[in-house]
Amino acid sequence: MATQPGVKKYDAVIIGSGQSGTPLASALAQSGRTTALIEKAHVGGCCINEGCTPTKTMIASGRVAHLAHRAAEYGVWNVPSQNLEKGHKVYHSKDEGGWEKVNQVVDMQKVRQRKRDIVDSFRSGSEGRLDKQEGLEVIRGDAVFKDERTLTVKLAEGEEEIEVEADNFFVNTGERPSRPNLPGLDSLDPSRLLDSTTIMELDEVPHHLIVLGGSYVGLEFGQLFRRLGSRVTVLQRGKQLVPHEDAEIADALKEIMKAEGVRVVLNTTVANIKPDEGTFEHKVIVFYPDKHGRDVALSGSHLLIATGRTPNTDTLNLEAAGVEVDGSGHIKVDEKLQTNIPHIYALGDVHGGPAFTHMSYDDFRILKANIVSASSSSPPSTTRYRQVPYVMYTDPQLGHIGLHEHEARAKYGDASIKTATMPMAYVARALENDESRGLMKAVVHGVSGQILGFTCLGLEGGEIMSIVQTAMLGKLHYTVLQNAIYAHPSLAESLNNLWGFLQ
Ligand SMILES: Cc1cc2nc3c(=O)[nH]c(=O)nc-3n(C[C@H](O)[C@H](O)[C@H](O)COP(=O)(O)OP(=O)(O)OC[C@H]3O[C@@H](n4cnc5c(N)ncnc54)[C@H](O)[C@@H]3O)c2cc1C
Ligand SMILES: NC(=O)c1ccc[n+]([C@@H]2O[C@H](COP(=O)([O-])OP(=O)(O)OC[C@H]3O[C@@H](n4cnc5c(N)ncnc54)[C@H](O)[C@@H]3O)[C@@H](O)[C@H]2O)c1
Repeated sequence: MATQPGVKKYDAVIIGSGQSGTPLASALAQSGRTTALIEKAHVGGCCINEGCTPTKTMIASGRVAHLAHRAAEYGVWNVPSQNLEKGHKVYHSKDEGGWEKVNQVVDMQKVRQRKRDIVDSFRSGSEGRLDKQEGLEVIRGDAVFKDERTLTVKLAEGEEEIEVEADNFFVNTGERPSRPNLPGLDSLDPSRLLDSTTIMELDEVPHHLIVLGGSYVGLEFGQLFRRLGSRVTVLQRGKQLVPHEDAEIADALKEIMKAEGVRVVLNTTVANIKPDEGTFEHKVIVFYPDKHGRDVALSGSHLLIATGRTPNTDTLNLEAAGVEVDGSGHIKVDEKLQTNIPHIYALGDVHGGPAFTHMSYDDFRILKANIVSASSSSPPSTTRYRQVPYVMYTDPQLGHIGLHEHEARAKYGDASIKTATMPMAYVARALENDESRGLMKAVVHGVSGQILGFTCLGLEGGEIMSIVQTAMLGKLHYTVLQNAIYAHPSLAESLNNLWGFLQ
């Protein structure tokens, strides 16, 4: 039923249907509070619609393309490549023995449709659950604070505006791709200037994708489109890819990218961007000085901006509510996610810090514990000491938990820190799969034996990281993993051997 004009009053209002706001809305409604969830675009927010779900779906297509390319190495496929440009063209046929002969297949429209179907199914599942929730109204519209107790919502359908009042507000409005202030960016043909959302709607494989930014978005998409057949150049501002990682991990990742044909240029400061009036394929020229200070003009067909994300706070009129933001526009919160206005909370990416779905979901856990299931006998739930695992879904994955080596050294001093690194080429299961690129690295407190941090750039690196994360949750001494019995030949059994390299 369409929302009617007028003033509406609720116990709780959630702005933004992100990874914490959506389950929180249901939990608040289930607790008997009259609740509204206001969403201006799609239910489920970034993760389902433009983030994790669509990217990982498309990355699965890239992995199949990659393995199909490598099929002959496993003695499985016959890939006649004459007259076909590697990575681009397609045909299927049956040979006389009934076996299918396959040349590399990339049908971008099919890749995109598969992505759209999965997003649709996740989104409609989420919408269906919300619709069934008693006591919860989903309002489709764009919310702006009028004062600290009132929102104005411009409804998505029609020209109507309504006012919404509530005892508590929960801001879960997330972030959007940021756009660096680079001369010439606005002069590009909009269809050639991509961000993490628009790149997933392409209906053809870019001829030459130039990627600005060498972290999560840049590398997940850079590798994906290389595997789908694009020429790819990643221009990274800093001295290494993934700036927050230890240098040997970043270096290994760079070598993996290069081995797949992704060109990586570090220490790049883009000076200027221009449309290329040349051939059909080349529509973008990026100018930057090389390491000798000479001007380089790089021509590509598309430019992907992957230089970070900006919080969706600038259109909320937070000043009217008196809510404070930091210098980057993120809402300031305390460890219970309360803003400086006590009845207004902020959840997920919008308050800054590690921007991951699971961290946003953990914000839901905190607020549910403190507001919905609050008990005077248990201490409040907070963001303090919580673990921050993450996985970058390059292939191989980069999974990480805890402190990086430089962080551990800064916190505990050099004398207390031991590290162990082991190449994935020492892992039997990875060798059996012929996917032994990368390495794992642990950081340990030398006196207590506690595991402080762990990174795995390797086959199923995210899953291996999660095993170590669980050990860290239980505060296990590293020798417990060293002496554990893991099934052979699993990737997990590499955790018997890693600690032998501690020094
Ligand atoms: C390409 C990409 C891939 C990613 N992959 C991963 C991954 O693999 N793993 C991972 O953990 N994280 C990943 N992330 C990050 C993850 O998507 C985000 O951290 C997560 O979605 C944050 O959720 P959130 O709860 O902060 O809000 P969001 O999911 O960002 O939702 C915010 C919602 O608020 C709505 N909104 C904004 N302003 C208003 C307003 N004024 N009125 C009404 N509604 C409003 C928006 O429309 C949106 O629906 C990825 C991100 C991107 C961009
Ligand atoms: N697998 C995942 O969990 C996943 C995947 C995608 C995105 N995300 C989330 O989305 C966020 C945004 O990702 P992102 O990769 O866009 O941002 P990011 O902030 O993680 O990285 C931006 C990169 O761009 C570089 N950069 C910035 N300005 C530049 C410039 N002018 N020229 C060249 N390089 C420049 C930075 O040095 C950095 O390496 C991530 O931080 C992450 O929280 C997560």
